[in-house]
Amino acid sequence: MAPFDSLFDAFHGEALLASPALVRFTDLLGGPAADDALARLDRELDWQQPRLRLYGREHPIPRRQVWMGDARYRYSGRDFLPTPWHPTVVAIRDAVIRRLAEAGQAARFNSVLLNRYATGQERMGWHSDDEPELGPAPLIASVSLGTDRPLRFRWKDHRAPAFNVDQPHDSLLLMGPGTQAELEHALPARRHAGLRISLTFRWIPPAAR
Ligand SMILES: O=C(O)CCC(=O)C(=O)O
Ligand SMILES: [Fe+2]
Repeated sequence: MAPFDSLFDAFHGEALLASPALVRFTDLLGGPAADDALARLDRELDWQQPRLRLYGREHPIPRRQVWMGDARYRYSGRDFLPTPWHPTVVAIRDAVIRRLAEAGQAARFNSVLLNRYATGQERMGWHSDDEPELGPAPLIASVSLGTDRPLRFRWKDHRAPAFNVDQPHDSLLLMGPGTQAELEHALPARRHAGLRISLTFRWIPPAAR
């Protein structure tokens, strides 16, 4: 996979960070298709709320999720068996691959975590997607549908202040190689927020499965 060697221009996405590359693309699917994808995923997926162990106690995660794709996945110390690909998710995956190809970035994805936030109280805590099975410098593509909820980033070495990235309906945020090693991200609670679904596409090398 070719590394990012230059910033994208406006047509190719909006560069939020140069190194590591953090790039946002808008209008991924196009109005009605994005609205339809949100409604279908909300309705047709079997959304799960697993309990995870944190500091010795079990809590249900404060959102719902579905693991999908070809690769078994380990997350917060638990093994997840993926759900088979849903046609809407395949269409979104292929739109991501097309958009990245237009921007000069070859990418492939065999696994996706879908997150569903019903209200502003539902959220995701600070983490990096740095599980060993993702490899040393993963490229993660995150698609947002529904309410715009900012993703908050902070540098692990505190070299610069934390910052928010808006994630409008039908946008794609590309977290390039190095993002997981150098930064953490979180989806903080918001006082007022409606339904949001995100899809974070990943590649898990077959050797790790
Ligand atoms: O919902 C979001 O925007 C964040 C999702 C995320 O960080 C993840 O799936 O690892
Ligand atoms: Fe993440």
